[in-house]
Amino acid sequence: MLTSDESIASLVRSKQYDSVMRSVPLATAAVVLNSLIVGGMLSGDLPDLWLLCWTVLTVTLGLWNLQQWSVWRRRKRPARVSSSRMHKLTVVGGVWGLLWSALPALLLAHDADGRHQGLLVATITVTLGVGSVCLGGAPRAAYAYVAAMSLGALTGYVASSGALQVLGPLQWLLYAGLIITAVRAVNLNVHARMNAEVRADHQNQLIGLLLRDFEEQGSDLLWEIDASGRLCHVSEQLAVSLGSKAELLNGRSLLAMLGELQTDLREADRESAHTLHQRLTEGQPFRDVMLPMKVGGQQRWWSVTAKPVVDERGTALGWRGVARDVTQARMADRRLAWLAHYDTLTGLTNRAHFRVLLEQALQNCRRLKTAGAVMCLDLDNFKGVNDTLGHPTGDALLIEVGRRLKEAVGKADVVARLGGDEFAVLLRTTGEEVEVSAVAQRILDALREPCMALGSTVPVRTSIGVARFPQDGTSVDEMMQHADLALYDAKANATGTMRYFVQRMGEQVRRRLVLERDLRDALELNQLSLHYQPKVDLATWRIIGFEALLRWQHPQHGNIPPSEFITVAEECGLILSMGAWALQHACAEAATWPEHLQVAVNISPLQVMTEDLPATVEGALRLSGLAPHRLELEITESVFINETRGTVNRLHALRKLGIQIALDDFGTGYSSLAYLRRFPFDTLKIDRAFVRELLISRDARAIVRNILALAKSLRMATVAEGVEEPAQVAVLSAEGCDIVQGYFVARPLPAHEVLPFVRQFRERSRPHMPTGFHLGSTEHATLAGATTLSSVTQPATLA
Ligand SMILES: Nc1nc2c(ncn2[C@@H]2O[C@@H]3COP(=O)(O)O[C@H]4[C@@H](O)[C@H](n5cnc6c(=O)[nH]c(N)nc65)O[C@@H]4COP(=O)(O)O[C@H]3[C@H]2O)c(=O)[nH]1
Repeated sequence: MLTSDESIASLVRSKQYDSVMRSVPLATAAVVLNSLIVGGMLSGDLPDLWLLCWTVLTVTLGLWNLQQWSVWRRRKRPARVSSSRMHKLTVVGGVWGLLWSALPALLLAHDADGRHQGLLVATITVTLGVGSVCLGGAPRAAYAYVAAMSLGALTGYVASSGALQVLGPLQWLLYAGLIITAVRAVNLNVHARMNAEVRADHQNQLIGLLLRDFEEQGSDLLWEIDASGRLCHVSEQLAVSLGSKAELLNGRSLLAMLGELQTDLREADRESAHTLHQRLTEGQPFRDVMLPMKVGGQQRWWSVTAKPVVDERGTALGWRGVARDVTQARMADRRLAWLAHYDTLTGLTNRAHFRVLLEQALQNCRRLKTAGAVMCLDLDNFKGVNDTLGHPTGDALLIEVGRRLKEAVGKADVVARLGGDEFAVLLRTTGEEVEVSAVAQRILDALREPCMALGSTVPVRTSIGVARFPQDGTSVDEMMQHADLALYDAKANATGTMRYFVQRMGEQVRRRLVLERDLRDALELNQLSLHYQPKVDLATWRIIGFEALLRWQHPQHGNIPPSEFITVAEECGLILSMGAWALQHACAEAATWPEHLQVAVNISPLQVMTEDLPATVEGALRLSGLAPHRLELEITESVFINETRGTVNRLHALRKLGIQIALDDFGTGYSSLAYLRRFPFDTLKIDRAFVRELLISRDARAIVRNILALAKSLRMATVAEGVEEPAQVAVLSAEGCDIVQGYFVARPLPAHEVLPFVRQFRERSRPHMPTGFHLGSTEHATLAGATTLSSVTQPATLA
């Protein structure tokens, strides 16, 4: 690569050398001819030998020059010419000058009669001019030539006589001076131009190398089209990037080629080719025009920048530009934009984008008087699924739910995942109750079937809260809040239902939110306690144990019933710590009771789903020292709704510890009989709803009878809950129930009243059981001689 001034000088010398060599054939021919003419004319006036030698020398030098010329022509021109070669040229110039200077030097002194003066002066003057012109490209050679010739001419003029002796040198000096000045001036010019050319060449090479290097190293590609839009100077890099070869691309129309690369693109993407066409037509420089194309079946994105190339008169010569493959950056941008709008797990609209869409829908509603609705829903059992089956299954469930939701709504509607297990639907085309309800029903139907998530069959339970616009709200926050309130309401009533927002919901939900907040502190602030309700054996009328029931004494709201706060605790996951607390306290309390008394503790389905339940129970027993057979765990049928192999295994593990397991609220749930077969419960608790109806409904009595028979055949003990009247005791006893529990015996007692109650109870005799009980035709119970305790206070006083 050319880098130094010396390199540039050598290129300049090369151009000088070339300019001299180009004139060699003509100049040699002229000189040889000249020397032959002069030789012929002077023959006889000069010694023959001298003349012969001069002519031979001149012709030989001419021939040698020709030979040098032919070598120069045949050889590939040397890019660089050394200064020694230029010296050689100077010497040759000097030798030519000396040869020609010999003529005047010798002849003018000997030409006494002046016969040849005219010819001689004309010849040497012309030869001076011609030689200088031929050597002019290499000024030093020209100077050497002029100097050598001047030596001979001046010597000759001085040795001559007459006017020539004075005027000859003057004339010669004038000519020589003129020639030197002209050669110098021309040469300075030429030299400057050559220098500029060489430097420009040098720079072009350098730029070329840099650009090639730039193309090879970086991601930028250089491209060029001519005035007719055809690609020229296509680099390998550019060709490879276009999936072709440079020789195939050179001369092809850029736009036609892009058209081919864009045929497989979407209409919107193809528009950019049109933009490029427009920019090229406008003739204005442009920057970063985005150009999609498909190369080798892969979507690529190029950012194209270019400016027109014009000549000095402003005529368009074409375009030159840079293209950069920005596919990666574009993909990353798209991904970022996607992430900003969609949920990565389900691919549904995310919360932020949902709010934007809702805002647009509300604006349309105001402008175009349209209507719509927002639905909020979440999965009741999602936390349990995550805790028991693991997060991957939870994720698979969310994906499946998202898919079903999309299927259930219309094309114009938006389904979003707001986070966790919260979903929302935006109906943009209707707010009509009939249509909204139909969509909600389709959603509930779609989610009714259990989902297959990573091999597990997971039942889905959801409720829907709906707020409609314009009537239920005008802002995004208001709409979302109202749909949420409706959802709370739906969940509080029954799972699998939908509720429309109505104004009263606000107050209820606010209370619920306050409860949730305060419940988090309740344990630490010692606001929770356990009350104990006795269970009595019907055969012996002895207390066999107590059921532990949670109580919450709220500082502002007073006594809050478990029916209200247990659901809240389950929803926010607090039930796990509260349940563990209840277990430890109940065990510790029961350990202070007489040995024959059991304690029953309610266990939430969420607790049963957690793997560490057996460890928690074992810990409570160990800490309290309570014998395992004195502990009974009451679980409800809902445990089996999300049943997994783990659930049943856990129950078996608990039984292995020696603990009793009771099935609570039997008869109120789903397919109760199936559950009984799945796990061998020790005790079956008949829900108080049946006991309440016992005296007034034949059906209830028939159900109770069947439950008791079933339990007997499965060798389970039976407990009837909510027994309030002696007549109920009589019937239950007659039907073969083992144990009763209810206000008839006692309301749940604070811990410190348990032992006094037990002592007092022992002293009491079995109550008088009414006889002759039968159901009247109106199904209202009549009980001959029965003491009906309709408003029982504790403890029940029996005659
Ligand atoms: N009308 C009427 N009611 C009677 C009668 N006898 C007892 N009861 C009430 O019936 C409920 C029996 O408890 P449950 O069915 O396990 O139902 C319980 C249980 O499901 C849940 N619960 C209470 N404590 C706990 C606990 O520590 N853990 C869990 N997970 N749940 C609990 O809260 C529910 C309600 O508890 P409580 O309000 O204490 O209500 C208790 C009790 O006070 C009666 O003769 N008539």
